Amino acid sequence: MPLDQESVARVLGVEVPPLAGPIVAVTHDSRTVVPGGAFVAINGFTSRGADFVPQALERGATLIVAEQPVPGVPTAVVPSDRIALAALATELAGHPSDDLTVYGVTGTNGKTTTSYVLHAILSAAYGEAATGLMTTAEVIVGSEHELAVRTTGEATSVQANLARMRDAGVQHVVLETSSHGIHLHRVDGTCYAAAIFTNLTRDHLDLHGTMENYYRTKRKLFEWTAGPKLANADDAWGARLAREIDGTLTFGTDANADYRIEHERRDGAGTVFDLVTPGHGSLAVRMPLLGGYNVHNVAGAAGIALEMGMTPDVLTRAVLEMGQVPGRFERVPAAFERGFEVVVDYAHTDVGLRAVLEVAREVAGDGRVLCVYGAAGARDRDKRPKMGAVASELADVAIITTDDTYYEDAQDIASEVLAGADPANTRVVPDRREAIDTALREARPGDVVVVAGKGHERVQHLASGDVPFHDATVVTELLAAR
Ligand SMILES: CC(=O)N[C@H]1[C@@H](OP(=O)(O)OP(=O)(O)OC[C@H]2O[C@@H](n3ccc(=O)[nH]c3=O)[C@H](O)[C@@H]2O)O[C@H](CO)[C@@H](O)[C@@H]1O[C@H](C)C(=O)N[C@@H](C)C(=O)N[C@H](CCC(=O)O)C(=O)O
Ligand SMILES: Nc1ncnc2c1ncn2[C@@H]1O[C@H](COP(=O)(O)OP(=O)(O)OP(=O)(O)O)[C@@H](O)[C@H]1O
Repeated sequence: MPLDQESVARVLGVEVPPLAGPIVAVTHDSRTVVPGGAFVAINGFTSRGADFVPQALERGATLIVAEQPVPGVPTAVVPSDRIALAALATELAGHPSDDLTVYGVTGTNGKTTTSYVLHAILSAAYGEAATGLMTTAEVIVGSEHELAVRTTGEATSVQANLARMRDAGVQHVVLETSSHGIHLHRVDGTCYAAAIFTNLTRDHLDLHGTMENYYRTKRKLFEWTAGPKLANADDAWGARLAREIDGTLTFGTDANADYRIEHERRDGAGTVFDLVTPGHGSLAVRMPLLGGYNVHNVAGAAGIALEMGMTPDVLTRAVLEMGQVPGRFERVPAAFERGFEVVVDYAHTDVGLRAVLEVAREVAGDGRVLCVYGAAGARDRDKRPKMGAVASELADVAIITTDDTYYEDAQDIASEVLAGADPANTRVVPDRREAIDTALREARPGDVVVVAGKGHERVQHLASGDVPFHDATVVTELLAAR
């Protein structure tokens, strides 16, 4: 809904220069300004949005919003550029979350998987057409799937997607909510009906500085959510969250958890466990996903679904019938006829890598685990040697390769990973396709090959530029070529 000067001033809470006409759109990126749109010049980590004001004006911006006046240009001066961006985006979209039931999922690991499980339960309860999902892997609106750009997009894309869902008749939305999303005000203006906290482990300290800050950022989601809230009791930060935020229930194996996981066991190609609930007795849950951590992901989603009024029958059926989560312990079918498993997984921290390799070990039984992995450039260097150590500890054959390097040198990153690894079972094969091929050639029946780090992603960000790369497709191509 276009905004006149008075509405813009009300939304921003500051004086607004005269406008040539109503504001029809808002963006933080000068390259996407449309005629009659507002440009919010953000003071970024690497560049200053103010430098792009000339381009924004050239493209037809009729309002400039910034934290400092832009010389020579009438500017709405706001206390926070990112808060202003979210406020305008929410108003222009017509506050879509007011008409939706939004489920927030946060935590360091397990957000995407938990979101997919919850989306499957919501689809079973209310129908596919009435459900939506925004995650790292995909945005789903009813039956339409598209690849996602970010875990939690900018406020403009969060609000636009919510509005698109509302307009398409969606009523229930799962919104994966990253700490970046919270810290950088990408989800301001979003009204959450329920929330899940999976866990908190070391990550993103380049943004948050300390674990305490990281935790407090995630806690905001629970502070905002009036409805049911569920935290992982087996995680010290989750237990603290439950103590600190009134009305928060817990899930986990902990004896005091409100939704208690019991008798977890492997069953054929999947996992079975009992979920002891406060209101529905003990439910036998059977799921196609493998791994103890996925039991937690399913328990969190199931608990919140029950709290939100869904029935045990619907949820147990939905979990039983759910498909693979893209890039999360995703089994590549092309490997089945060779007698070994190839698993593509998004694990890109030492904690994630440990989790996936422990499951791989269990699946391999007497077979071996071969792991192809690497660390991303331009972020959290401390985790590199830790990833090396984990891979050497849990894999029989570890192959360090290139992940997204961004501006860094691939060899330098590999050396830092190798510094924590055991050279006896580790080698470096910088080219990612060649590294995967090496593992596939060495795999024998009964083995499990884990290709970790990029999961669902379809692009490799290298210093020389972006190149298309999708691990599952590459595995399939390499196997077909043999
Ligand atoms: C570290 C981080 O989050 N960075 C975000 C930050 O970038 P920045 O401050 O460096 O932006 P900048 O490059 O300095 O540019 C400043 C401003 O100038 C604008 N600009 C720039 C160029 C131009 O030609 N015209 C123009 O207007 C930019 O749009 C921006 O608004 O602000 C930008 C605009 O809001 C974001 O796009 C950008 O996300 C980058 C792309 C990113 O990679 N973020 C990742 C780390 C992230 O958010 N990840 C989390 C998931 C984490 C997880 O759970 O694993 C996520 O939710 O996806
Ligand atoms: N509950 C969990 N606890 C620990 N590790 C997990 C858990 N769930 C998943 N993992 C591991 O972390 C990886 C990422 O899982 P998932 O994508 O579900 O988490 P995420 O929080 O969405 O991560 P990201 O924000 O980086 O996408 C998985 O591939 C697995 O290796």
